[in-house]
Amino acid sequence: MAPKRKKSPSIDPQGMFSGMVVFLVETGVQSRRFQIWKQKLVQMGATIEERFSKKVTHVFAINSQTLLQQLDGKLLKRFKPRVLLYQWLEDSLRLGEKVSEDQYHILVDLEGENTKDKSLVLKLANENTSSSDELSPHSEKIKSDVKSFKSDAESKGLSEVPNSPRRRSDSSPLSRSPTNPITSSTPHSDAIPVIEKLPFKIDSADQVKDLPGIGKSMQDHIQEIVTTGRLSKLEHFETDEKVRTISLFGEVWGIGPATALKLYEKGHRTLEDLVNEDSLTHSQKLGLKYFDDIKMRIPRQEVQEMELLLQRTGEEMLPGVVILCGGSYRRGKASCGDLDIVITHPDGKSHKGFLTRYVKRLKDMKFLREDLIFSTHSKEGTDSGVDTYFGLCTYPGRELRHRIDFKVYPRDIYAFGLIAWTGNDVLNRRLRLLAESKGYRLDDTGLFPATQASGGKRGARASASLRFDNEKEVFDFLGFPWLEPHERNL
Ligand SMILES: Nc1ccn([C@H]2C[C@H](O)[C@@H](COP(=O)(O)OP(=O)(O)OP(=O)(O)O)O2)c(=O)n1
Ligand SMILES: [Mn+2]
Repeated sequence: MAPKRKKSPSIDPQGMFSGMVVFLVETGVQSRRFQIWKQKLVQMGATIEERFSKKVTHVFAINSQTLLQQLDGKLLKRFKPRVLLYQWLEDSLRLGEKVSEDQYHILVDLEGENTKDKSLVLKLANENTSSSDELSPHSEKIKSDVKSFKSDAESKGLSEVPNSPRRRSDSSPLSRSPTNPITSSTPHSDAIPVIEKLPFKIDSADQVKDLPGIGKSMQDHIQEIVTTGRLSKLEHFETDEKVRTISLFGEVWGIGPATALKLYEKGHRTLEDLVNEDSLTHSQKLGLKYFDDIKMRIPRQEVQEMELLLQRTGEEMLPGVVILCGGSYRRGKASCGDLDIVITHPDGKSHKGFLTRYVKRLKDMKFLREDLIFSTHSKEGTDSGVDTYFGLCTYPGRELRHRIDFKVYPRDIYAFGLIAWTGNDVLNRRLRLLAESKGYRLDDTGLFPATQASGGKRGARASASLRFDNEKEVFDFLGFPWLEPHERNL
C-alpha cells in the first residue's frame, strides 16, 4: 500500500467540522477534556475564536449557567449562533460524523436573563414492580414517562429543547443508543399500569385484548410470553446489550474478555459503573481513568518529537543504544494509537539493566507518568532476556496520557523484535504461517526449528533461535519479498 501523501500531519481543512467557527465556553470543563475538544475541532476543520463575535457559528458550553457567565445574553440574541452542549461534539467524534444538532441545543431564557436548566425528569412509572419487567424492555421503560418539556421550551425565545446535564456514561455507546426520551414515546407504556393491576395471572392474550391501552402488538407480545415463556424481541435486546457491554469494557486497557464478562455479570453496564469496582487491578483502574486519553490518536509529528526525546535521553545514559519507535509510526502512518519503542545495544550486553534506569530517568523528567507493566529478564537471561515496560506518557507540556511500550531485546534477536513490533498484525500473521509451513516457529524472540513436541503452545524450546543480523535477512530466509516499513500496511 502506498504511503499517505504528506499534507499537514494533523489538520484536515475538509474534516467533518469544516466551516464551523466556534466559541468554546471553558467554565466547568475539565482542562484536559477541553484541550482534546479544541484539538479535535481544529484537526477536523473548525476555526476556534477566542472572542465571541458575529463570525461565530457555534457556541459550546456545559450548560446555560456557564454559558451566560461568559457570554452576554444580548450578544447571543443578536448574533444567533447555534448554542450546543459539548455532548454534541463528543457524540459526533465518537460516531465519526456530525450528528443532528436537534437534541443538543442549550435553552437560554433571555427574557429574564436568568437561566433554566431543567433536567429531564424520568419518571419510571413502574420502577419497583417486577411484574412489568417482562413486558417492558429496559429501553421502553426509560422512554415511558417523560415530562414533556418541549412545548414549554418552544414558548421561550429560542425554540429549543432543554437537555439534561449529561453524565459521562451518557455518551458511551451503550447509553447513547436509546434515542432522546422526548422524541419517542412508546405505545406500550400505556399498557403497563393496566396489566400490572390485573388481579389474575394472564394465561392468554384473549384475557387482556379488550383492556384499555392494549393494542395488537402488545397482544402479540403477551401471547408469545404466555406460550413460549419468553419474548424474543427482548432477548435480542439483552444479547445486544451484553455484547456491546463486553466489547466496551474490553476497550479498557488491561480488561480482557473474561474480566469484561465477569463485570457484566456483576451488573455493570457503563464505564462509570466500573469506577467503584474494587476488583479491578491497578492497571485496569488506570486504563479506566485515562480511557478517553488513551483512545486519542497521536499526530505523527508529535510521535517523532517524542522519539527524538527518547533517543537523546537514551544516548546520554548509554552511548550507542538503539532506540526506535516501531508500530504504526514506523510504518509511516499519519497518526498513532500509541508508541511502540524497540531498544537494543550493538555490543550485545550493555542493554542489560538499561530499562530500569531509563524508566526512572523518564519518570524524573515527567515524561513517563503511570506504570502498567514492568518485567525484566535481561540480567537473569530468563524469557529470552527481553525487558518490557508498558505505561502512560505525556507529550512535554501536556497532561493528555498516551500509551507507551518499551521492549529491550538482546542484539542477537533484535531483528525479530523489530519485525514483530513494527507489524502490521497481518504481516506478522503471514510471516508466522510461512515460518510454520517451513517447519519453524516465529515470534518476537526468534525463529526456532519446530520440535516434535511443538503441538503445545510454549513447550520446551529445544534450541536457540536461528541468528539473523537484520530484518531483511529474516525475510530472505523465509522467502518473503522484502518490504520497507512503510510497505507493511497490509
Ligand atoms: N494482535 C496484535 C497486536 C499487535 N501486533 C504487533 C503488530 C503491531 O503493528 C505492533 C504494535 O501494536 P499496536 O497495537 O500498537 O498497533 P500499531 O502500532 O500497528 O497501530 P496503532 O497506531 O493503533 O498503535 O504489534 C500483532 O502482531 N498482533
Ligand atoms: Mn502502536
